[in-house]
Parts: sequence; structure tokens; C-alpha cells
Amino acid sequence: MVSIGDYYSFIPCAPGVSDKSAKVFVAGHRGLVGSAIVEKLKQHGFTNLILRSHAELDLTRQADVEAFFASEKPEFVIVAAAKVGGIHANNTYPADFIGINLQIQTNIIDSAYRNGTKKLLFLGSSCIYPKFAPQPIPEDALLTGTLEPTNEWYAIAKIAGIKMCQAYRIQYKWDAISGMPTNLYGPNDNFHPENSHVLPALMRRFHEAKVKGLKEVVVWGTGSPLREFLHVDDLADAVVFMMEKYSGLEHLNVGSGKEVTIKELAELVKEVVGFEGDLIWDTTKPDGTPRKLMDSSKLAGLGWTPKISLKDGLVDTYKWYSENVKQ
Ligand SMILES: NC(=O)C1=CN([C@@H]2O[C@H](COP(=O)(O)OP(=O)(O)OC[C@H]3O[C@@H](n4cnc5c(N)ncnc54)[C@H](OP(=O)(O)O)[C@@H]3O)[C@@H](O)[C@H]2O)C=CC1
Ligand SMILES: C[C@H]1O[C@H](OP(=O)(O)OP(=O)(O)OC[C@H]2O[C@@H](n3cnc4c(=O)[nH]c(N)nc43)[C@H](O)[C@@H]2O)[C@@H](O)[C@@H](O)C1=O
Repeated sequence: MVSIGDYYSFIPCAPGVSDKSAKVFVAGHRGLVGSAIVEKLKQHGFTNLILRSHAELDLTRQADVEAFFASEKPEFVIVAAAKVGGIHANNTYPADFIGINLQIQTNIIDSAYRNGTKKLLFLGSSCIYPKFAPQPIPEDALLTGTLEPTNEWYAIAKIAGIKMCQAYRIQYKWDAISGMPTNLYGPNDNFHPENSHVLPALMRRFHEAKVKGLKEVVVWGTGSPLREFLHVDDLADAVVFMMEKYSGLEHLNVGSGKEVTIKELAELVKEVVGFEGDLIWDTTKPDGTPRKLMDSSKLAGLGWTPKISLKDGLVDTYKWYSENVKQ
């Protein structure tokens, strides 16, 4: 039997982004993901990138976004702008995480469709899946169970983004696709002490402890949760790959396929940074989802695989941090 997904996965003459002079709008180009995508597009020879900083274009403002699309008419759009943060930020600012993300993605997706964009890629996150999803998590685990409470607001916004792309594909035969990255890291990450994700938070904390000669560093939770990490250059590579090769109703998982416990991650970051003191576990802080390893075999089946190991990626990120972040 042909499912609705199979039927609408094919749009006649759905264009991939192959013309290197095509106008490509990367929303959020100064962030971790957006900056890596811009570099990757340049490496692939794209010459006509449309970029706006947050100060130049506030994507939560519907009228401004509509005016921008009406005047620029980008042919391809990659949505890497969002309100993003780690477990503490998600848990502390639920209104921002649901409200800002719904506004940004809705404004961009609708304006892109109405102004003739040929293809749009929306980025979600592995937190869209139920807290106790089967592992590794297949795409069809979406909406099969209760979400992790620390990030349900953000997850609901991201699920709405996937569904909006699907609805526009079904109703308008428009080529909107979605990619769900696992936990990302790399140059240009957010190293805020409380609001960032675990990897940049620990890199900064270990680095500062090394510089100050401290004997101990506090790490949140029990250390037992498992996380899958992907270097942002691999994610950027997958994004360009999907823009060129994928046109389908279903969102695609983008992961490394490798998981570590937070304790193992902390030991690895400690080693790369060269901090020699002890780890103290603050179990008053939440662990979040116990495990979220994604099944990325659909993307692998199309021919994409990650290349950067966690160790190499950490060394690369710490080099960038040492050279670029004010001490
Ligand atoms: N980092 C991760 O581990 C993961 C990220 N993702 C997804 O990847 C995407 C990018 O995340 P990431 O690069 O990490 O996030 P960042 O916070 O590094 O970058 C987000 C970018 O969006 C911009 N932005 C935010 N709000 C607005 C606004 N109202 N108007 C214009 N620009 C705005 C930010 O600009 P400014 O800083 O000036 O506000 C920033 O440049 C998101 O969709 C996220 O959900 C998915 C899985 C994991
Ligand atoms: C990408 C993903 O990121 C978020 O989910 P998360 O994976 O739980 O994110 P996290 O990186 O903040 O934490 C991972 C683990 O690490 C532990 N942990 C230890 N020490 C620190 C620490 O110092 N900071 C942080 N942030 N976590 C720490 C922490 O307690 C947790 O067990 C979502 O909200 C959502 O944004 C999303 O989609």
C-alpha cells in the first residue's frame, strides 16, 4: 500500500540546489550551525549567499520577514536561526523557547513559500522524540510518547516546524524538507557558563580552572546520561547534501551513530583541555533524557556519512576556543 508519505515524497521536478549562482538565504548565519553551513556552501562554490544578522533582520517580526523575502526572493532557504540553549536555558525560559522558535520558523517558512523559494530546509533537534523512545531512535518514533520535560517547549516548536514543512509539501506541492541533528558542537558555539550545552560549558569550565590552577570542577547531574555528538562541520556537510539530494515528506535524522556517557565526555574534554584536577558531580542539576541515540540509517542509505571523530572534533574546537574566546 502506498502511504501518504510515499505519495508526497516525490514532487515532479523537485529542484536540488545545484546551480552555484543560485540565491541562498542562510538564516542564523552567525551561529554555530549557520556559520558552518555558510563555510560549507562557499567550499562547494556557492557565490550568491544572502545573509542578515539579527540586528539587520529580526526574524520574529512577521512584516519585516515578509518585506525581506518580497525584496530578495531567495531561491533556496536554510533555517538555522532559532532560540537555542542547553538543559538549564530550556528549563528556565520555556516561553522564549516555544514562542520565539514558533515565530521565527513560521515567518520564514510561510514567506519563503509565498515568494517563490524553490526549496527550504528546516532544522529541528533530536529532542523532538519521546523521552523513552526506542534506541537508536528511528524517524517514525515522532509523536509516539511523552516528551522530556526540560525541553518540551522547544521540542513542541520544532515538531510544529516539521509538520509545517509537511503540510506545505502536501497542500502546495512545495519542496520543504527537515533535518533533525543530534547534539552539535564546534567553532562558534555558545560558551555561556549556564545557558550553553554541556560540551562548550565543560570546555570553558575546565579551561578556566586550568588557567586559575583550581583543584576541582563541578559537572551537572549524575554523569550517567548518554548523548550522541556530531561536529558541526559534519552537520553542515549533511545539510548541503540534503539540499542537493533529498526531497521527501519525512524528516531525516542526522547523527554520528556514536554515544558517550556525560562522565566519559567530561573525562575526554578534561584530557583535551589539559585540566588535572577532580570532577565534582552536582546531582541537584537535572540529567534530562537518559539516552538519545538517533538512527541515521535513512540518511546513510542516501550516501551521507559523518567523518569527524569526537576526539578530533574536541581538539579542533578547543583550538578555536583558545584562539577566539576572550579569557
Ligand atoms: N547546537 C546544538 O547542539 C543543536 C542545534 N540544533 C539546531 O540548529 C539550529 C541552529 O542552532 P545553533 O547554531 O546551535 O544556535 P546558535 O544560537 O549558535 O545560532 C542561532 C542563530 O540564530 C540567530 N537568531 C536567533 N533569534 C533570531 C531572531 N529573532 N532574528 C534573527 N536571528 C536570530 C542568532 O543570532 P543572535 O545570536 O544574534 O540572536 C544566531 O545567529 C537551530 O534550529 C537548532 O535547533 C539542533 C540540534 C542540536
Ligand atoms: C541539543 C539538545 O540540548 C538540550 O538537551 P540536552 O542534551 O540534555 O543538553 P545539554 O547539553 O544541556 O545537557 C546534556 C547533559 O549534560 C549534563 N551536563 C553536565 N554538566 C553540564 C553543564 O555544565 N552544562 C550543561 N548544559 N549540561 C551539563 C546535563 O545535566 C545533561 O545530562 C535540549 O534542552 C535541547 O536544546 C536539545 O535539543
